[in-house]
Amino acid sequence: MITHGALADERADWAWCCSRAAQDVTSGVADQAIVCCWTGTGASIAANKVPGIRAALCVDAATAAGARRWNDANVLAVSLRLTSAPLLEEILDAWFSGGASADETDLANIAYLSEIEN
Ligand SMILES: O=C(CO)[C@H](O)[C@H](O)COP(=O)(O)O
Repeated sequence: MITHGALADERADWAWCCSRAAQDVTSGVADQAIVCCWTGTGASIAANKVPGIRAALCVDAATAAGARRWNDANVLAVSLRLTSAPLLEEILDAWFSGGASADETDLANIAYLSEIEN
């Protein structure tokens, strides 16, 4: 596990630490990243600024499962304000047990994101 921000010797503001975690994913040193801030908004925006990142702000397990399945999300964004410890456990279980859909339409959506990003 690679840590950033307050858990590492680097700038802890959300724009810096969340984009750095996302860069770990696109550089290949991490498979996925989990980012957070008080609302979760800045964390997801910062991660999504990194090309190749599909960050999903997940407030419950169903959203996390959908993010993995339909969005092939590679960054989980969490709101510290909204997420209790038991809820986080549910979200993480759904996130780590999920996987991307092989459905043609779902794949086309993901491919289109790459297309419009460049
Ligand atoms: O939710 C956030 C950004 O989307 C931040 O957590 C919020 O701006 C507060 O920042 P800080 O914790 O550095 O005072």
